[in-house]
Amino acid sequence: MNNQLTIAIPKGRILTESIELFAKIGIHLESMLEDSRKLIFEYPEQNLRALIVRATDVPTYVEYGCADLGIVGKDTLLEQDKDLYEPLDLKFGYCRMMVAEPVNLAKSDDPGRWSHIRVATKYPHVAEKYFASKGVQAEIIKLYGSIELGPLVGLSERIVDLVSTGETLRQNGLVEVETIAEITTRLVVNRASLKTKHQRIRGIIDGLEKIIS
Ligand SMILES: Nc1ncnc2c1ncn2[C@@H]1O[C@H](COP(=O)(O)OP(=O)(O)OP(=O)(O)O)[C@@H](O)[C@H]1O
Ligand SMILES: O=P(O)(O)OC[C@H]1O[C@H](OP(=O)(O)OP(=O)(O)O)[C@H](O)[C@@H]1O
Repeated sequence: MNNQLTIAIPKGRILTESIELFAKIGIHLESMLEDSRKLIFEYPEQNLRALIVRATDVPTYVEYGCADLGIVGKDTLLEQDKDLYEPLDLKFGYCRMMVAEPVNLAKSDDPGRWSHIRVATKYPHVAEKYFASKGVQAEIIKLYGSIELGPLVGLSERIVDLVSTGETLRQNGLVEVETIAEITTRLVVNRASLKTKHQRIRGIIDGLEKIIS
């Protein structure tokens, strides 16, 4: 039984695709999609269990070894910079991390001339690093959601946020001005588990790699 695997799966928008992907390599976690308040799903016949966690908490469970494997967005990995093995780009959950600002400001704005700016974001570390690399002094204001509201109420001139369809920006009179990173979902692995459960984890990585390539 000590070869049992624990997988951390994020609730939210990448839940269903994660479960569909695992099903393709014979790991069946479909009962996680049933309406339930359960947080641990046991699959003794598959010698594994799955935890349902907040997307932003996946790296923590994997880093501490509470989960051997996790599924998580690259945005979260960039922000948290945890010591995890990241063997695979799962090629779904595609979006972009962008700097955006109001249409009117963009008309006369030149990102090459930014010196002191104020930015609202859910990704303060990524934003800080990005602006520092451009030599721009940025005051970063951390928000937890509805980031697009920031410039509309004068909290900040600009935001750093994820853009997928662009609909949220459009409906709020904002436009993209710079791309920070292309984002997809990743498989992450606890470094100790990679050694102690090597064969099983390698089998999963290889299986997933074949499916997505
Ligand atoms: N349009 C999008 N907006 C946000 N995330 C997206 C989008 N498209 C794909 N993603 C990916 O989905 C992941 C999970 O997003 P989701 O909205 O479910 O959780 P979250 O609200 O960011 O996390 P938490 O609830 O832990 O704060 C993101 O980290 C990102 O990698
Ligand atoms: O380009 P779009 O397809 O419109 O998607 C982008 C929006 O989706 C995310 O927000 P989410 O729905 O996760 O809500 P949040 O504001 O609570 O983060 C993201 O933060 C943007 O606001």
